[in-house]
Amino acid sequence: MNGAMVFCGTVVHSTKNEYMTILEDTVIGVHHGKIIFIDEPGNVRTLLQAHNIDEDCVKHLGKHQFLVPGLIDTHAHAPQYPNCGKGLDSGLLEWLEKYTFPTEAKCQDPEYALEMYTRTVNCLLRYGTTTASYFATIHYKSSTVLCDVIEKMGQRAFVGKVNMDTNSPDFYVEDTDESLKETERFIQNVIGRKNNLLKPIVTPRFAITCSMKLMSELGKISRKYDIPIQTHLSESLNECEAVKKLFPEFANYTSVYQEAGLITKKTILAHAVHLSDCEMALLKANGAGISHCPNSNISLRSGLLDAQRVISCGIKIGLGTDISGGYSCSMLDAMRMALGVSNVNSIIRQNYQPIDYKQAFMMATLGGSRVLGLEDVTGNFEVGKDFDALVVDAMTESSLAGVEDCDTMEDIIQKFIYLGDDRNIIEVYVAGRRVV
Ligand SMILES: O=c1[nH]c(=O)c2nc[nH]c2[nH]1
Ligand SMILES: [Zn+2]
Repeated sequence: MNGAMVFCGTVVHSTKNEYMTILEDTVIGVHHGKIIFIDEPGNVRTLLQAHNIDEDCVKHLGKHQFLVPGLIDTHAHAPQYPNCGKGLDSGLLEWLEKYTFPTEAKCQDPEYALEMYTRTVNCLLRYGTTTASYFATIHYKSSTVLCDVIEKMGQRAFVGKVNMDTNSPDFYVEDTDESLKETERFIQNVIGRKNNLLKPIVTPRFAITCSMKLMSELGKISRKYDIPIQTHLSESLNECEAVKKLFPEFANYTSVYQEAGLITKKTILAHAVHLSDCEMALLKANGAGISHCPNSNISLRSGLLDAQRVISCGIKIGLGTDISGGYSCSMLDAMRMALGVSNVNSIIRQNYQPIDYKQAFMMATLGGSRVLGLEDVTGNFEVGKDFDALVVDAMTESSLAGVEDCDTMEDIIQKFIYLGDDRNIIEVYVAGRRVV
């Protein structure tokens, strides 16, 4: 069998029933980018024979190495990459005006976009993000450039041309009809590429910068092409106040989007920090998912999401870096920050059970795939799914404090989540193709 790969060693992933399962002696076979078998090592020879795979295709992982599913960033602003780690001196709305809109506006120049997007996607891949849901900018051409870069580098992604037709600066705003026309043109461009890894996504920025007409027409476009939707919801209290003033006829923020047909089972809502029970019920009833972006919520001082509440309501939840509201493009950082936010919740609330590192891991992998509607394709290791995976080595030089003889595999994985960095991620695969 040409082009097959077989990995033998420790495999760590989330399943339907467990936030984290550690399979210490496992064999995973991959062919044409898909997982064709998962079994115990005693059966390697039989498996190789049954699948007509040469012995040379077998790769034995070392004692401190293990496979994890590719990490899934459910919310990232690719054009904000140059702003990562600076300009976090104000709250959301001021930050958008002062730093974010001017930075995104630079993508009017596709050549600038090409160079900047190349660095962005490269950074995410190095950190093990095999799937990302990206906001691009309002510009058609540069949004297609982001797609070119992603295709070339082999990442799995959703890409959305951003829509904004009101309450935006003169240098970064669209006419409503033009915005809709360019959105359809962009969607057709992406669909026309016939790349299974790359999908368009409808991307109204948020209720403050989108008229009801624009949002409603975008809802129709998402139904016409049967594609997902991403936007921001209830991130900061100032933002919620502004939405209340702009849309006084609605009971709450979520209802504004619902009226526009934007709350569906294919909708990814970033943040959703300040939701009432009634809004949570709306999300649950419609099957929409939440992208929890803890670094951004802390850095912009937006609020503390109660991730346990989301999980116990049965609402899909994944993690997002939200670069550059979040300053790090690493999903390891997103896991740590989610743990930190949950710990703070447990300090300020009575009888609150914070999430643990296994739940954070689930949110960064299988949870993310559910939020993006990709759970049949990626997120964990199951026969028939694509092989999106990282080979992690806990013993390479990195900020990881080293592994002691007494450390169990569970300890090592925990250390990787809390202390690991890109130097520990020694191989990255998307649909079986090695991309790092
Ligand atoms: O974190 C955020 N980043 C953004 O770019 C944005 N736009 C609207 N709301 C937003 N929140
Ligand atoms: Zn965002």
